[in-house]
Amino acid sequence: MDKLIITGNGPLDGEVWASGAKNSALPILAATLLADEPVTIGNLPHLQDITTTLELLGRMGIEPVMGEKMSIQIDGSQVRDCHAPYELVKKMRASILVLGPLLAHFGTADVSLPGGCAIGSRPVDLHIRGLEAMGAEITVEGGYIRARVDGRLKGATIFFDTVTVTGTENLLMAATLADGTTVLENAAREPEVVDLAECLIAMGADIRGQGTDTITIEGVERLHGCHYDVMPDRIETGTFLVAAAATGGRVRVRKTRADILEAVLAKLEEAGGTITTGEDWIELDMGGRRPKAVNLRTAPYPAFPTDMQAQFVALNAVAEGTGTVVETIFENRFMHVQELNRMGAHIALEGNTAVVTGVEKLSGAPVMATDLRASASLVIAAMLAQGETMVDRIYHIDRGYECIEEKLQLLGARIRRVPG
Ligand SMILES: CC(=O)N[C@H]1[C@@H](OP(=O)(O)OP(=O)(O)OC[C@H]2O[C@@H](n3ccc(=O)[nH]c3=O)[C@H](O)[C@@H]2O)O[C@H](CO)[C@@H](O)[C@@H]1O
Ligand SMILES: C=C(OP(=O)(O)O)C(=O)O
Repeated sequence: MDKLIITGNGPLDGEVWASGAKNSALPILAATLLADEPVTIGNLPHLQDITTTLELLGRMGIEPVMGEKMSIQIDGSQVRDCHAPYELVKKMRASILVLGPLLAHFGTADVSLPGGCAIGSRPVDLHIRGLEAMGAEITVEGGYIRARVDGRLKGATIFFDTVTVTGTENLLMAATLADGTTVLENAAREPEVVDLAECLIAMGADIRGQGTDTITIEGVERLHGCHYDVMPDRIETGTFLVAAAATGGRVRVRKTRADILEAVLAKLEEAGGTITTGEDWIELDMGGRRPKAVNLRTAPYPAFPTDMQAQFVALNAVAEGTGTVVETIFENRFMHVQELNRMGAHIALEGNTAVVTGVEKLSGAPVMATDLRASASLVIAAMLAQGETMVDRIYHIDRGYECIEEKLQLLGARIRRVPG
């Protein structure tokens, strides 16, 4: 198992670029299953989750064709087996995203039920209930969701009890090939849902209201091929900016978008960062200052994203003052806290709230990554710490951060990967 060895090296300084968004690329790759012609997806990030998705599509009979500049052509008409096996779903929960497209296009899908994971129980009941409302017959047996529909799915009005990102995406994809109109109420407004909808529209889908909490889809006969470039990763962008703020540095992130990071940028300004933005870049300059602690509460977009919570806990850990961080999306997303405390942080956990009292310095220690963003918070903490930190189980970070050590080295971090 690879490890990262990091030695605190003062403020980060320099330029880096944002890769394509993992959480947009994954549903868009699943969406290619809806078309009966090849679809080319560009700006794909080089990540373990993308490799897992391509393996999953390969098991279904698809032979992806690699193109230039991280693009891949996928021909949904090659599907021979509508099956997502446990050994791949357990590696990547987002495999559930093939359920809606397979059912809508081929009338059948057997997808392993994802279990819980380190950050929470993460059920998929709303995905299943939505597809049932559209006429699917679904049973859960032997750990698999077995879904069938006679003919086409039927348009329906679906109200989500809870805002769910992949739930919205699964039903949005399924509805594109359904008979009639589907209305998704209390839908997720995340930019990645919008990116998926734009890709589906480029494939010939009829969708309105993406980016609002009511999405209306008129089913069409078929979807065709297209070329679509995945949007930049707002969470990767935010992670570099937090690393700059926490180390007192100055970092410009290129090939990104400021308009989808408003809640995060507001908190970084509150922490004392000077933010400037251009058409496709964001710069944070901390001017060597220590950050000020910030209070925050995670909630669905456009509020503060849960995927940035762990990184801000690391920032608060070395900030001036005390910051309160409330996690409202996942019931167990504070696994980084114990590891940060092992590095000398003062963080008290009370239910879904972390009270973080900033300290002047953290100290390097061996720590263990438990999930994707927890890993990012440990890497940030390690860059602030005195001495050496070894971060173990970094396969979590490789799920979501492309070339993490190369990109941080560009900013002056002392970080290296040790094969295990
Ligand atoms: C691949 C991807 O895009 N992952 C993102 C997606 O995960 P994901 O789509 O899995 O997260 P959801 O938005 O579905 O989860 C939100 C909440 O709804 C609950 N829920 C969800 C579905 C359901 O059927 N029943 C139910 O109770 C979940 O347990 C959780 O408490 O959105 C999360 C919230 O922004 C992000 O942290 C993840 O990075
Ligand atoms: C929780 C995340 O991803 P996933 O839903 O793929 O586990 C994340 O990207 O922070």
